[in-house]
Amino acid sequence: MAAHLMSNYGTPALMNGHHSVTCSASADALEKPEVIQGVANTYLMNNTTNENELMRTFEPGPVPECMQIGIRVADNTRTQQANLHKDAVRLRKQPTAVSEVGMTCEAYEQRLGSTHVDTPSSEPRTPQATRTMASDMKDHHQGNGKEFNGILGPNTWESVGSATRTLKAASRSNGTSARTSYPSATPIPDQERLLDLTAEIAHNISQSPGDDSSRVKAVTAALELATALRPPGDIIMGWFANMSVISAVRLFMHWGAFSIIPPGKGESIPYAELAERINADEGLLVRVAAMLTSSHVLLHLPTSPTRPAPSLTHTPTSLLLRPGQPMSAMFSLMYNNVAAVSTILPSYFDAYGRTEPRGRGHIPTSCLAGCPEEDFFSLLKRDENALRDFGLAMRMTSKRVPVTGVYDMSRVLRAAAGRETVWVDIGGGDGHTVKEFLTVYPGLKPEQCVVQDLEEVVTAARKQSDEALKGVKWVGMNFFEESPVTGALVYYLRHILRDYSDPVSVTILRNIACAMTDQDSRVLISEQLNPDMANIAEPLPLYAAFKDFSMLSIGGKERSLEQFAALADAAGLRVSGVYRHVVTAHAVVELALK
Ligand SMILES: C[S@@+](CC[C@H](N)C(=O)[O-])C[C@H]1O[C@@H](n2cnc3c(N)ncnc32)[C@H](O)[C@@H]1O
Repeated sequence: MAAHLMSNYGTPALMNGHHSVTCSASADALEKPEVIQGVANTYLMNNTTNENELMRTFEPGPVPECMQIGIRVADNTRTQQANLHKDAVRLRKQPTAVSEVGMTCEAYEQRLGSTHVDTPSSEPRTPQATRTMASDMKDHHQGNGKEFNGILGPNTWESVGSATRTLKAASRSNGTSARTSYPSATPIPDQERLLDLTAEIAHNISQSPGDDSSRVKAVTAALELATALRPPGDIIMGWFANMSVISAVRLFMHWGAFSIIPPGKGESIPYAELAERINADEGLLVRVAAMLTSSHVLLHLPTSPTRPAPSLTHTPTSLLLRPGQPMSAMFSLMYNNVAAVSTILPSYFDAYGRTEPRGRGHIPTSCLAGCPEEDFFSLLKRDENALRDFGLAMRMTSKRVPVTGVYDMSRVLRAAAGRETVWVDIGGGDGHTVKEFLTVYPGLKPEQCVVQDLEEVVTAARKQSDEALKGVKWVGMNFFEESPVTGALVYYLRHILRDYSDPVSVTILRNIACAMTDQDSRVLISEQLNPDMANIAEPLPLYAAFKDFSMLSIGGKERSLEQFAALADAAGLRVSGVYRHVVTAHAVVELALK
């Protein structure tokens, strides 16, 4: 099996885990479409990091033998290179299809009507044209944001196995069948809508240049306009362009080209010089760079009176792809876990059956790495650099998903007095979430808090000796085994269950349930809460769907309340409360002993 599925793409890794940005959960924190859409903001925030902190990019495996032969016989004459260069320059002058990477978080923000607090205004934003993911989901689970409202039941979902939800046949036709039609020819866009969108774009562009909200509105309308104007074939062609952009970015990262192009304003590098510095033929470099300039990742500068040779310069987008940038680390994670994994997904499901991964091992990522038995974190642990890169990428994503301000802590704080162990953060990493709880809620004492994680993670975290965490207990453990701390008031799981399949998640919850000694004790699952697919009329926004799909590679999934409730039930627990964030789709699902 391993040999069958193995492919050489380097150490896989996955995006996950975020924190920060708070906004009080109001009683009316709704699971509106906008709320789910807001989660998209989490991932593509353009944080930067210390430039000196070089990030290792994931190395591909050795060149397959057949390709090595190709390399030996290749005849890269200067003439060929010159022709390629000429072709590339000529092609660059022609209008090119704009890349259509479909991720505009900003559109979500706008729809949320939120003024985003975490993006520093100096941060560059990609100018890239993208496809809108905006769609209005109608989630019927608009509770009051606090109480679990008893929506579960045989009428709304079916249980398959311990915790799998399938759509009811009736629900499948809910909304989607009426909505979906497949045009056989170029659709004729609604003229009136197109003109409205055009006016909306013009209006928003005419607003003050510093007005982020208008900019986002203009982008949202422009995306809708572009989608409406494109014939279906063009949409598919756009995917091909995207694939090539991704390949070209990967090559430039691997060659170290993004860090060689000077980052200063007005600075550039001639193609010939860059080719020499990365030890590549200029003809090859020109072709790869053409993909990046066509998609506005880099900027091509032609020869001019002050510039003796055609050159390349950075854009705000390419600056984020330099080594050490969190977005660059995130690119590697996504490349390894979405792009690279996609090459084995068909054979993976042929080999294992067309079913969700069920275990910790035998997941697409571990099969790709040639170690099918391993789980994602054990693969990550093998490679210190990969582990560090994972942390770097997580730092970026952690800015937009709230830690505090979602769950109502008043009951915990009341019950905390006199209790030895109040807060156990399971898989708490370096303790950053405990730190935030301690800062925001002084009633919580460090001595009452425990951070649990894998032995090596705890050892590394202890070394950081963060003053704010003084007094906190650190416990190395394995959440697949009996919990080492019993009788705590709260067992906190932030971004843990999403990494695992239903049966594996049930094991984690069951181990916690065994450690809960009284009825006051609670499990808090702090994660994205998806709407129940059986009850929404529109598809998930593209970003939310993509997040869940990318978790498939490591055997994890994003879940709805119904799915969490099914997990809880299988573990001897029940949902006792749901606390939704007002801006994002993040929530805290509270569980108690049955
Ligand atoms: C996605 S991170 C979440 C970290 C943190 N809770 C947060 O929200 O930022 C998952 C965490 O689970 C830890 N972990 C993975 N497998 C574990 C295991 N078997 N036992 C304990 N911790 C584990 C990882 O080391 C990592 O810190």
